[in-house]
Amino acid sequence: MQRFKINTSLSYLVGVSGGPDSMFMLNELIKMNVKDLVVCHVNYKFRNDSDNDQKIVEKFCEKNNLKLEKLVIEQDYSLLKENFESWARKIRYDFFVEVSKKHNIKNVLIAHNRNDLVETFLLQQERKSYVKHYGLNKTSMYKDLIIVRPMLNILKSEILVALKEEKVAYAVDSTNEDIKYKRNKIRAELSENSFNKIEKEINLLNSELEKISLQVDWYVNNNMSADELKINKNLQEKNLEFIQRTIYKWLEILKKDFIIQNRRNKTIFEIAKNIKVSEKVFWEINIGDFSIIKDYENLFLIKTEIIQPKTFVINSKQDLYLAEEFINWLDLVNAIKRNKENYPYVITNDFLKYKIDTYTFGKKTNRYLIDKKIRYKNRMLKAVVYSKRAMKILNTIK
Ligand SMILES: Nc1ncnc2c1ncn2[C@@H]1O[C@H](COP(=O)(O)OP(=O)(O)OP(=O)(O)O)[C@@H](O)[C@H]1O
Repeated sequence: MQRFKINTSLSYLVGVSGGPDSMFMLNELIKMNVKDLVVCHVNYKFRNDSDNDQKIVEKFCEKNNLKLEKLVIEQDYSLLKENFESWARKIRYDFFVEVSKKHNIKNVLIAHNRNDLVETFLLQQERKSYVKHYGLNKTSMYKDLIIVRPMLNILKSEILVALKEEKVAYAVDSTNEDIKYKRNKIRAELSENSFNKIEKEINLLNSELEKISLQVDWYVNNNMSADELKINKNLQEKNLEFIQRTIYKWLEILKKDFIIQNRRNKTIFEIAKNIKVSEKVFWEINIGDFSIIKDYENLFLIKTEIIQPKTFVINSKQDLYLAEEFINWLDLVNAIKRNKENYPYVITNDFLKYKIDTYTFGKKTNRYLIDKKIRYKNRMLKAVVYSKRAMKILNTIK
């Protein structure tokens, strides 16, 4: 009896921890005569009994003449700053990527089962986390790797029965019993009898999500130019959930979604709320090394260090090189020449300060910037030059 479906003529990496799910999967794959399998095992040495898990996998592979790739981690876990599970996942998937390159195999099989799917959904509900898909996806990508979960229709109870019947050895994860982990608490309180009902709810939510995603894609595709996202009334009238998804999609296209992935939802919520309610033409939210900036009707993303305010006092020609980093440096030098080189001058992009201190075409610079609707991106990336005595800006700010 074939318990799950896969294309048996393809080659696969198989993630095998030695636990019941992955040992069951491996055993089934052998019965199905899959063309080419490379077993991948990571020994985290996190638990005292982890060498035992490795031995179970080694033994099985030896007996069935399977290729095995192992990664043994030597790490002082007391120094680990992140949550172990998400750290371990990254190590594991990066290892799969490495093995995938070595063997030229694109697909990796992961042994998540039906219970995992339901539990994941309940966890998502509890954490109110931002999700792209409720429950678990049959396939997803990690870098260039295709992650396949062929066992999402199989109950844990079926797996345990089959392992016993077929006398397959597996490791028991001691931390699974520990209800201080949220997932284990959910697991302990969950009955497989409720799965049908929960799965109906998951399907309903996923189909709603698909509709929203289509609208979000449409919005982003039609309102993005040169890496910037236009914010229009249409978007501001949507609910916060829609706006958050729009930001996420935009960052995903820029390949910068990692900046919010490991953050609390607070950041993306704050951005969405600003978009919806703030009437300011300019605001800035810092996330790690980046800043998201609202600039009139546009949002742009930039490395914070690039827009740091910088001010140079230029006492003589020799000091001009100091300001070379500004993209309008030549303009600045020409403006000084036109002014007959009456040093000292100030070159700065610190617009919050110079707009108050200086004059442009006889107006307070602040007035000029507002009247001409000078973009904040230009204020931050380009500099102005003014004579220290006259406090008049000499170049044209565009
Ligand atoms: N140490 C390991 N070595 C190899 N594969 C593993 C290892 N741990 C887990 N896997 C693979 O990942 C599957 C899911 O494992 P588990 O439920 O522990 O991880 P998760 O963190 O919930 O899932 P995911 O890795 O998808 O985020 C396992 O069934 C197995 O296929």
